[in-house]
Amino acid sequence: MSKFGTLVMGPAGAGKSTFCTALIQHLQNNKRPCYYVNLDPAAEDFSFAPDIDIKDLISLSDVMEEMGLGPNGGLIYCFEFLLENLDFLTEPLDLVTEEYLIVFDMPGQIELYTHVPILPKLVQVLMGGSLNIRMCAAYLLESTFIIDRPKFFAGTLSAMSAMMMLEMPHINILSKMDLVKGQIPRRDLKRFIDPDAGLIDDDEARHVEEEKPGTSRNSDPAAVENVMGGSSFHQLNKAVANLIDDFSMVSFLQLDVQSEDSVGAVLSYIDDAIQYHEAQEPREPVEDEADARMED
Ligand SMILES: Nc1nc2c(ncn2[C@@H]2O[C@H](COP(=O)(O)OP(=O)(O)OP(=O)(O)O)[C@@H](O)[C@H]2O)c(=O)[nH]1
Ligand SMILES: [Mg+2]
Repeated sequence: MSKFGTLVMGPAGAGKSTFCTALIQHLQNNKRPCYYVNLDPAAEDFSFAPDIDIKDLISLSDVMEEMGLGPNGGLIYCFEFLLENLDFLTEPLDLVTEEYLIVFDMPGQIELYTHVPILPKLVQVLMGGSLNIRMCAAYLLESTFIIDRPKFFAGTLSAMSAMMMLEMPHINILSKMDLVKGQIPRRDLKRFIDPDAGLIDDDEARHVEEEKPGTSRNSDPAAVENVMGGSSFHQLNKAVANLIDDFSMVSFLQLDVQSEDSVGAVLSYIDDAIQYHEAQEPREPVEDEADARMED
């Protein structure tokens, strides 16, 4: 028997928990069972009560208080503790059947997705061994990042970092599309959906136009010697953007959580990546109440 799940990841405040709520609601509306796992040891309020909540094992506030750690060190401690107590996760998940989509809501600390090898270990446990969950990572990046192009490419790099570290089916999502729709022409938006390195050149041209004499970031010669600035930054940004563009490594789906269609479209990519529908047994139609009455 297979199991199916999605790991909802991304930077702090990207809209992960809101997406999980919208996804669960959408699954319920479509009569699909869902199993909700909260792995954020700092999360407090939930629209749907989690079936598994890491806070029942360990909470970030307790760790910070008792161990004297800060929020980031505390989070790493919580995940190390989870890895030492995997039964907490594996025992209930073992009972979940193949009709369910298991939704994992992750914390937003970026170090989890960049350089700490905790997530790959967790993913190995979930996808391998007896659990054998078919998983798709859903990496959210806030769409407002597109206003600041170097920041957008930096965010795209963080998505790539997660992709490379986890080596699992992966979709990238631009969340909170309601905040940018109407603010940016559709043609321009396309250049962010499939990131186009030319965005950096256009951005540089815009900066040059806006920069008034004497206000240049390079106008202080001492600063130029010590700090990387102006054209050096541009070259670096351009090289990174070209790398992403040339290898077509990242593209984004658009998400507007208020729209049922938008959530449904993202879900269809997740289903496709984990081959959810292929594994489902044909279901008998539920007996119509009216038919049942007629037979009486
Ligand atoms: N306008 C708009 N706001 C959103 C959307 N999704 C989330 N938000 C808001 O963004 C904030 C953060 O949303 P969360 O869902 O808590 O984000 P998160 O990624 O789970 O945050 P952390 O778990 O703290 O990393 C909240 O104030 C949400 O109301 C969206 O699609 N549109
Ligand atoms: Mg959250």
